[in-house]
Amino acid sequence: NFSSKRSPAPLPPGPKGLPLLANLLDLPQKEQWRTFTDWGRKYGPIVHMRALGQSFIVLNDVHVAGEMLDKKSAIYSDRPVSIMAGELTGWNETLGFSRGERLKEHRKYLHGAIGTRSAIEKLNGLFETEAQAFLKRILRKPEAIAENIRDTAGSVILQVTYGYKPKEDQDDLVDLVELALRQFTEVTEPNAFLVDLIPPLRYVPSWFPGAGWKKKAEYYHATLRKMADVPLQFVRNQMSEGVASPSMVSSLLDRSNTPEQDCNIKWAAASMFAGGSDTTVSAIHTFFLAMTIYPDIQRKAQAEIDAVVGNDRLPTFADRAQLPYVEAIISEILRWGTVAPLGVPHTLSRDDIHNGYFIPERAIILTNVKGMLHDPDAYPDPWNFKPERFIAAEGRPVEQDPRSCCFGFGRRICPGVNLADATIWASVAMSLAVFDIQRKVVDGVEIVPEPRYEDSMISHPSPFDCTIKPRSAKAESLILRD
Ligand code: HEM
Repeated sequence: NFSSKRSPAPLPPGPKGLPLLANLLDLPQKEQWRTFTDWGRKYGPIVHMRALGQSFIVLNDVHVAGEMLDKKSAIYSDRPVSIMAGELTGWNETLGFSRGERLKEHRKYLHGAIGTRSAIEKLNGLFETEAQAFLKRILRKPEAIAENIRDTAGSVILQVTYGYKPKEDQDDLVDLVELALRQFTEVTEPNAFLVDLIPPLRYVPSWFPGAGWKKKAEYYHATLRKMADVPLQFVRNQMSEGVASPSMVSSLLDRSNTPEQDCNIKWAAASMFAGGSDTTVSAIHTFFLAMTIYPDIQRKAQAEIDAVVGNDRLPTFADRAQLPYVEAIISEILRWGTVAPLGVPHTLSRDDIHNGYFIPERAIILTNVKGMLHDPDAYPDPWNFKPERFIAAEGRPVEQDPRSCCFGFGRRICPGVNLADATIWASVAMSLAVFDIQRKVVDGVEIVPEPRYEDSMISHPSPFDCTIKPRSAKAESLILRD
């Protein structure tokens, strides 16, 4: 909180709202990015709003977001206090919520494991093997795309982090981490829990009538602790038997670690799955949606792969540089499908003045990433899936790489960018090489799915129908080859 006397400059413009509840009633409940885009048109790229004494800053322009969150990242990289998800459910322990020294320590561990090109290149074989396992899963159960994508992304992350290879059909650890993530999604829904708006409610005991949310928090906290403890114990057991596969955790666990370091390793590792599974899943799911809606784009990509790779083998990372159209499809997936429509909120650790506006300390900064990536000035015809945007052609500039905002900003930028990129590339290139993704036909009529997305922090395509078949008998034999 601050008084207007203290403000050395005016607050950015924004909706006025009612005097007593301030802007609480203006705070949209659904698809917030749409309202934020409207505010951007009305008030400009930096919008201020106040609800129950809390300042919110909404950024609608990628350049302005970069000027603030990247260039001044020393002050714009803190996270807002989160009571339900962070404090009561325990997610404060994970990297995404960490602050200060612990944040540095966590990021250092992830950087070592997945942050550099050489670390990722060492894992290329794993990505290729897992992508082929993905093809097998789809061949076996083409109707279960979402589940197959989820199993694949989960398997990649658990192997990289813990050297743990999940069992094919049902795996207790995968079930556990996915349960924790579903609970996380629930507690981070916009305004899901009143306690985040009225913090003193946190002191209400859980037996108190109406305090069911508190029991829920205790139960979810227990799930989260298990999600961090169980795989760590797995690695310790493997190490003591001398059979541990190389992984982020096995390379960090060391007898000379302090208990605090061990605790940081445990939570940094748990953050890998938390940050990396749902996001990658959404992007790969968008690929199947886009290919169902846009068959011509699919054929063009397949022609590129056939010309470079031929039909006698699957594509590998060694082919990547020769496949620019596939590359453009990946950029377009990240733009059109916007995995995290509002990114992850930042807050600033001290007052700032930006472009003549006062930005108060602890204001919650929301980046309207979906709006930025569908701005018709930056991306003409923004709702159409057009990989060509990212390919140089005469008379038309290449449009801005969506990675300028879709992985976040400044010191908080996604530490999993390279892992995400490799997992998505392998799934996309290999699927295009061997499958035709087609529209479902009902009574002789092709059903074209609507590109609709679920409304949550990590946004997934809503369920849609498609048919997936091997392109040829030869393609099928490539999928099944050991
Ligand atoms: C398409 C895939 C992905 C997208 C779109 C994505 C996007 C993001 C975004 C927007 C943020 C917030 C950045 C900010 O606050 O400015 C973030 C943070 C994070 N991501 Fe990703 N991510 C993806 C994949 C991954 C993967 C594969 C991993 C790890 C294995 C990962 C781990 C994390 C972690 C741990 C954070 C928290 C960082 C922090 O708070 O300092 N992400 N990601």
